Amino acid sequence: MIPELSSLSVCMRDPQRVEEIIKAMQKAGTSTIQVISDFDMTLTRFAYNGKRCPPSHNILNNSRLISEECKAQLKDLLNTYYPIEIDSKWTVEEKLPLMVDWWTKAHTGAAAHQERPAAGSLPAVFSNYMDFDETGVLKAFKGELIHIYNKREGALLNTGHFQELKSRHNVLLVGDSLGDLTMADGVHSIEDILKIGFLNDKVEERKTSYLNAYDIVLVKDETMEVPNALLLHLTSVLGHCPVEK
Ligand SMILES: Nc1ccn([C@@H]2O[C@H](COP(=O)(O)O)[C@@H](O)[C@H]2O)c(=O)n1
Repeated sequence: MIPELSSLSVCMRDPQRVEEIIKAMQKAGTSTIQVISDFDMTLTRFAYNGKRCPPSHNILNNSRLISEECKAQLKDLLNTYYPIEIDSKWTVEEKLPLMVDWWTKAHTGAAAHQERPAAGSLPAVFSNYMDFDETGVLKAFKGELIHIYNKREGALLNTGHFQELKSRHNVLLVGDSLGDLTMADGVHSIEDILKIGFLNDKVEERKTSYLNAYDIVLVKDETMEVPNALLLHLTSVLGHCPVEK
């Protein structure tokens, strides 16, 4: 058994199906597995000791490189658009143009208001890329805009990367929004996929849709204990251990 799957934060619509996927992935072996993970509120925490942690864009809010005006603007944008992002009464189609507006305004604002040179960019593999001038000042964001609902396009733009991983046809996908479910769309002939979703906010309102979409839902679980335990289990050569719930 994987003890972490008995944790109170773990919810599964179909534990037996989860067990079957895990068995099949473990049998196929470590060399067939790839992990595809979102960054904000997935690899990073949504909250710590009850206090909301900033997503990457709002890290700028704690930076001395950005003007107070820009910080206020980023905060306003978050207060305006985040409630829409997590409102289950809106459809993805209705939210999508507003999410594009949010990301675009934040990127334009950050580039227009940077006061001093910055040392680097936000860490990510497929991400929004910043373009700095020769003195290190952010000029603009470049390349295709990646936002919460176009991860599929992001994945498909990076087919070269997935080509390199073409023998890894079993996927452990980790995300925190329903938009993250399309992150594996560029993977060649997926055999099995185990989807783990962090449900951080508006839990009661969104639980059913998360349970229908993700195999394992981690409710207000601010740790990587479950994904790490699963990965360890999937890549262990010690033989199969059944999942219990
Ligand atoms: N200007 C912005 C844009 C997005 N956010 C938040 O960041 C999160 C990023 O989510 P990913 O799934 O793409 O990692 C998103 O959920 C927004 O809440 C922001 O704060 N400011």
